Amino acid sequence: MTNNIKIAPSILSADFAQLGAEIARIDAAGCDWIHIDVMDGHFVPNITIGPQVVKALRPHSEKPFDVHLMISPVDQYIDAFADAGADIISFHPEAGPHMHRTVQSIKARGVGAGIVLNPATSLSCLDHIMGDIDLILVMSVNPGFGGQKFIHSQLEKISAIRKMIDASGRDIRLEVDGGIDRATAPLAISAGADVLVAGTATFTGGPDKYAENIAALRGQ
Ligand SMILES: O=C(CO)[C@@H](O)[C@H](O)COP(=O)(O)O
Ligand SMILES: [Fe+2]
Repeated sequence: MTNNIKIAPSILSADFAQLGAEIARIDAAGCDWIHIDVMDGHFVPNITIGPQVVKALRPHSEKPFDVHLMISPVDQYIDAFADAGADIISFHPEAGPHMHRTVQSIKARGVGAGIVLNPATSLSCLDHIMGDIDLILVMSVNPGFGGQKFIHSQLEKISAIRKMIDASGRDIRLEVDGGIDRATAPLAISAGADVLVAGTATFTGGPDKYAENIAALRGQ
């Protein structure tokens, strides 16, 4: 039996020389979503992939593409990522001046909209947007790189957001991203997370281990 926890491997830790095959492998290994980290070398100190690569990857899995934008500005790229096949697009409030407008642009494309909170970002930015969003993503590392250590102070933030979501009565997913492994996954779940992003912990050990790694993160 599966629980309600969704596992979203971050392809940042996949073999970039064979990304399509890697996506097919994590799909077959039982992941729920596919987390795609988009970095621009400006909002964060790393550069990854753009909408053309997302489009090329789309035929390799039918599972939801969970696109995490670490770019600034954001608005002029929403259509390109929606066209490329994103199912959820999340962005950081610090990346642009009009958070509500960006959410509306994402929703207008029939795509789920998510807000990403950096470790030091205040919860107050969620106050007037809870009625419009589908997902809140808590960064448990500073954005930019895979393989960093989980920042434990974020557990308190996850618990506070869980209360806000339950009080809202809306169906908002609470995702945690960064340093999730077999030790930290249960902590994030206990605090109220229901989607776990995991790059290093999914891809460690090579393709033969993907299914075991994903099941372990789910707590099975
Ligand atoms: O958004 C990011 C980093 O900015 C993440 O999605 C990481 O790629 C997760 O990697 P691990 O910490 O699981 O290795
Ligand atoms: Fe991410």
